[in-house]
Amino acid sequence: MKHTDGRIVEYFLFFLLSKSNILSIMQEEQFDFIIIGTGPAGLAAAIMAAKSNRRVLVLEKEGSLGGVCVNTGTFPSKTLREAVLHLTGHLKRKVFEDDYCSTRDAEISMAKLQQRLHHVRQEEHAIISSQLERNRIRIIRGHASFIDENRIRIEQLKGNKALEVCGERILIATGSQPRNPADVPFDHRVIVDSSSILNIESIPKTLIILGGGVIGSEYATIFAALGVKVTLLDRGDRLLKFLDEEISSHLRENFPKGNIDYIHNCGDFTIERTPEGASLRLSNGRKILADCLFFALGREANTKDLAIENAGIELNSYRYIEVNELYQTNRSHIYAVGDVIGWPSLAATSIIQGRLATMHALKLRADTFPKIFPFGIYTIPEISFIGITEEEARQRDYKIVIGKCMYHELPRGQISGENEGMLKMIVHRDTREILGVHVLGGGATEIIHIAQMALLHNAKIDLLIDSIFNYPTYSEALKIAALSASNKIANLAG
Ligand SMILES: Cc1cc2nc3c(=O)[nH]c(=O)nc-3n(C[C@H](O)[C@H](O)[C@H](O)COP(=O)(O)OP(=O)(O)OC[C@H]3O[C@@H](n4cnc5c(N)ncnc54)[C@H](O)[C@@H]3O)c2cc1C
Ligand SMILES: NC(=O)c1ccc[n+]([C@@H]2O[C@H](COP(=O)([O-])OP(=O)(O)OC[C@H]3O[C@@H](n4cnc5c(N)ncnc54)[C@H](O)[C@@H]3O)[C@@H](O)[C@H]2O)c1
Repeated sequence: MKHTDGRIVEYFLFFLLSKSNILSIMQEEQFDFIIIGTGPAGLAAAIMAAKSNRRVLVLEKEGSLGGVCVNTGTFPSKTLREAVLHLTGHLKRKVFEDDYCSTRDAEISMAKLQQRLHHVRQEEHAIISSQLERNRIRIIRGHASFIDENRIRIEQLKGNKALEVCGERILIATGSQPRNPADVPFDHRVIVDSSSILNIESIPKTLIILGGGVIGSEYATIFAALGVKVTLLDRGDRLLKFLDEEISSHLRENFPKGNIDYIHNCGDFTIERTPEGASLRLSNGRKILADCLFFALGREANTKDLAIENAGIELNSYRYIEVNELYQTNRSHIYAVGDVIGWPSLAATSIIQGRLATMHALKLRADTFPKIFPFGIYTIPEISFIGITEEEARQRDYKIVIGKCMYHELPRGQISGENEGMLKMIVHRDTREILGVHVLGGGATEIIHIAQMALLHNAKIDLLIDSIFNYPTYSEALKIAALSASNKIANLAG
């Protein structure tokens, strides 16, 4: 009797299992292109793919669309910067001395700044949703992981049942997150990273920032403009070491309100949470105390929870996805773009990578990443550059002259009260070709695009000298620097 009962149960289980298998196979949907992630890389890819009338599916694990760019990185940090400049009148102090600031500083609170962040994020979320809708792009909210090299499992949000989907081509655009080493006592209130800094309850009086990379430097200047005493530490020997050296030291000399104590070659450190805030002990015995500590030492790729091994995709030693110049992984139908593949890890470059990978995947075009592109660093003052630095040119033994324009000599700089800026142009002495342009100051991240067009077309300084620029503008700094380079070439010729 027992034996017969067991067989009945077995048959029943078999029936159930095979039925659920049939169901899941029937439910598994087929797509031409599946995109994982809705950061700038994933969104650019999705729109591109939808325009070519393919069956596109986008997967996103977070409740909010837009990735780090919209939610915790680019948008919030740049919104915070603009709000702080607006509320403190930091740049206007050169026009009205300190009057403007002293009356306004008292009104600023973290809550007020967070309100602005919330508003800008919400507006961007609405724009993204409407773009996806207009382009009839299907989106499923849930955590994606690979079952094999074509099938993806989606753990849906809000307890909805898991789904399986199948893609002929797949794009991984899962981005990155702040590195949180286990020996740092993060509580995300006092000891924070680039995401949790946005949620702190009040503006600290003192702030330690560990890491003089782009994130550390941008936030150091934003908080310094707010009147916070910032200690910025880096293990390197100079701030933002990829910058032209003169621009980097010009930034240091113009730190807002002299509120940043920059410590280079900081060596090893230990971090502790104290009853009053945070403490940082350096290996030379120095102890620094502050209300808040911001750990800004790099990011890591979001590759951990993708079950990437099921698709057989290779990672490099830093756990970023390895791709070729067409953004194909070692599985040629699976592409990866944006922060998940590492340098340069910018919203700007992620967008174009998303488009390029999609065009190749959908057999539209096979273009590669542009040879030159600008960097924009939103410190106060802002910085931007394209092409080679003076140091690089000298290392390569190029015959160069340096053309310069100081903002205090520039009509627009004088009128705007923004006179700490400079533009520096690296020019080949014999060919008069522009090899690099480096700008610190008002409009830097905008005017660099004129230089970009010039470099893309191997232009000589004469293009800038002979063109008429609006007057007074920051862009005119390009023309003045070109004239200064031309004068130096003439002097050398004798
Ligand atoms: C503080 C800060 C400031 C910055 N400022 C600038 C700037 O001024 N200019 C600039 O060009 N760049 C800036 N960046 C860099 C820029 O934000 C990133 O390079 C860009 O967001 C990367 O885009 P992405 O699409 O690769 O990834 P992300 O924007 O990180 O988006 C990835 C998306 O994938 C989703 N995802 C991850 N895993 C899964 C999964 N398993 N299933 C489903 N979905 C998943 C995530 O939820 C996320 O929505 C800044 C970054 C930071 C942190
Ligand atoms: N404006 C922009 O385009 C912008 C703004 C913010 C972030 N981003 C992107 O985000 C990425 C991450 O930025 P990030 O600032 O976190 O990283 P990063 O790699 O740029 O900087 C990390 C810094 O920490 C320092 N460092 C590393 N280990 C250290 C240690 N043990 N002790 C002391 N210092 C140490 C490094 O010397 C470096 O200067 C950047 O690569 C950038 O692409 C871009």
